[in-house]
Amino acid sequence: MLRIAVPNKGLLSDAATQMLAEAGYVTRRDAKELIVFDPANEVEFFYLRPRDIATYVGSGALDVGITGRDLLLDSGSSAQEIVGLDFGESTFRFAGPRGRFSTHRDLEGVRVATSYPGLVGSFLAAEGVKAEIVSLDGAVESAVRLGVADAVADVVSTGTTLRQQDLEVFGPVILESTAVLIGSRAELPGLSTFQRRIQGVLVARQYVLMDYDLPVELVAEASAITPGLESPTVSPLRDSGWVAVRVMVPRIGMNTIMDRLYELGARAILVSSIHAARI
Ligand SMILES: Nc1ncnc2c1ncn2[C@@H]1O[C@H](COP(=O)(O)OP(=O)(O)OP(=O)(O)O)[C@@H](O)[C@H]1O
Ligand SMILES: O=P(O)(O)OC[C@H]1O[C@H](OP(=O)(O)OP(=O)(O)O)[C@H](O)[C@@H]1O
Ligand SMILES: [Mg+2]
Repeated sequence: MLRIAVPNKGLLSDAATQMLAEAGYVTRRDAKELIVFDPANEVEFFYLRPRDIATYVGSGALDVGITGRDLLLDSGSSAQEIVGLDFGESTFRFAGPRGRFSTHRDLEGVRVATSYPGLVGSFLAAEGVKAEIVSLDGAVESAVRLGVADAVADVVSTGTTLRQQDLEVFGPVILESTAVLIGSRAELPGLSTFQRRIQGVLVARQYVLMDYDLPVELVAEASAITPGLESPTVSPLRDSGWVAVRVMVPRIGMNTIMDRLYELGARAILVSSIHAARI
């Protein structure tokens, strides 16, 4: 029985639950449910705070989990990233009053507020910058105005929160984060099936199925435009001068691919969504 940690609240929670549902697993019926048993798939889901998930997985109490890369690194847990999940993207940055700081080296000797003290501490240590870290639970952007810190280090998404507090980012990007699947031990019963299912959801979201008809002499040129994952399926049509091609293409850029195929001579170019996949 694979034991899986899932965010119970916050930004990653809905997207993680949605991904599990698309992978064919039982998900919780209401937000108060903390443990969900899925006997048919031989997995058990533990809905936990995203910040705690790396700790549970790193300690071996749970086998795998979904959390943010920033939360994993901040925790100092020994859990390892298995695969990025394409949601919960954010950037982790330093910010301070306009014009006050230009590089992270200017943080020497000043107070930096953050709710990610592990992540910020190891970044500054690696850079040889000695700053005082002020550890807060959230809303860290207010720390400068309220005088408990000179700068902040926090998740930046749209930048609205920083602008509202008259703060600007400075210094290097500390981390590009995304939701990740994490694990501790390499070989576990059921882990490869779970990973394949998650991978299947990612593929179904990232790729579409493209069908088109093509004069037979253009197959090589069209295959260069749509090489597919292994190789395109090319089937004969009743008119022997034409073939039908079926191939997976990345969802992003599919319209450019359709334009190029049409210009090459392909016709009846159709795109369909993939509902599920095992690659
Ligand atoms: N706009 C955003 N604000 C905060 N976190 C974000 C944002 N976009 C993506 N994330 C990611 O979501 C994760 C944080 O989720 P979490 O639920 O802990 O945050 P939260 O909503 O701030 O929760 P809380 O404030 O209750 O601690 C991190 O991995 C973070 O990178
Ligand atoms: O760049 P933005 O789009 O403005 O988003 C970033 C802000 O959103 C998050 O705060 P959240 O709402 O999670 O509150 P918190 O600070 O209490 O965690 C994050 O901690 C930043 O404060
Ligand atoms: Mg937050």
